[in-house]
Amino acid sequence: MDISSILQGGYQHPLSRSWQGRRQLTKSMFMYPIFITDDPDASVEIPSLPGQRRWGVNKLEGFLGPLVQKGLKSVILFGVPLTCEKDHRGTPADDPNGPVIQAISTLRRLFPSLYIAVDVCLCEYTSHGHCGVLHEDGTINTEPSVERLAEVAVNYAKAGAHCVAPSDMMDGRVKAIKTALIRSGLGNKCTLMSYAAKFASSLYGPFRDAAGSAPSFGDRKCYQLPPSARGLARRAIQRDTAEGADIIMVKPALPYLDIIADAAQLTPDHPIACYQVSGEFAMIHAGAKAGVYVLRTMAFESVEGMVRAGATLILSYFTPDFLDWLDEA
Ligand SMILES: NCc1[nH]cc(CCC(=O)O)c1CC(=O)O
Ligand SMILES: [Zn+2]
Ligand SMILES: [Zn+2]
Repeated sequence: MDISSILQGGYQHPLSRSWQGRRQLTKSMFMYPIFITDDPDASVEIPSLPGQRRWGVNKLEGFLGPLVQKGLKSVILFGVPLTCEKDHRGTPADDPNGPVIQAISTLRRLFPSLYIAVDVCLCEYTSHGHCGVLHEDGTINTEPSVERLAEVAVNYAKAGAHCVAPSDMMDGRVKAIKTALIRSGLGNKCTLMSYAAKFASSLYGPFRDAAGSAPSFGDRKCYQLPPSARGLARRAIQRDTAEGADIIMVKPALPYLDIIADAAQLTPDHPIACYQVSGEFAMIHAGAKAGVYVLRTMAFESVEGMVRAGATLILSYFTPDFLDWLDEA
């Protein structure tokens, strides 16, 4: 089966069907990022992300049950391995006993209606903390990187992920992942959401704290986009669509509303996601604390801007708040 033949991966689930065309703010537009660690009983505060924690698999029921009751429709999982042995190829990423694979099957069992997306990247699992496999000189080795990422994505899909979301920014990984999903018979069962336009941003700091994924040397500027590079972002959006992405994402969100609008114009027939990243969330909290604005009002203004620019799906740490706020609104 050819990449251009596959449409069903993008609407295999009632929720992914709802993302195929809708504009006003609803609960189903929010996807909640969650950090899963390998101590099954963990519930540990993340100081730089107000209200967010690292969770162990045994705590997921108590943590998410009340949110699902309030209308939580989807989550995106990030693994935070603290005790395992990291290596050059990120072996723990798809360890069947590791936190992510365990969380996928636990959540599928506990919450049959919850849509489970999983971040696909190697930085949380490599000894060097970069998002791909490296050459001896520390530069990215693209071929083995995309091979490994595709293998990890297929293992998440096999474990029951409704959606895999590569955030690594290696060239060619969307095509490699889509092809591998098709070969495994999962092409029409799993959505591929590409972090297509992901910029090298200062706004990832709290996340790197939370996930322990800061690179041990250098930075990510050779694979994440330069903040001023609108042209590269447009090319990446078009490339990833051609390579088989079902959903296009822009990240961060607020400083890149023009890119969201570009995505909506370039690929009007795809759902457009944006990620209100850890630094955006922390910044809105800090501003509210300093008396610059009221938290809730600013949070609404930020996501309304994203929807106005063309986003149909928002990844946000404010998701639990919006489940309350949208009831009150
Ligand atoms: N591939 C790693 C990854 N996946 C999601 C985020 C950021 C999310 C956030 O800041 O909330 C990052 C950070 C990075 O690229 O260093
Ligand atoms: Zn990464
Ligand atoms: Zn990632």
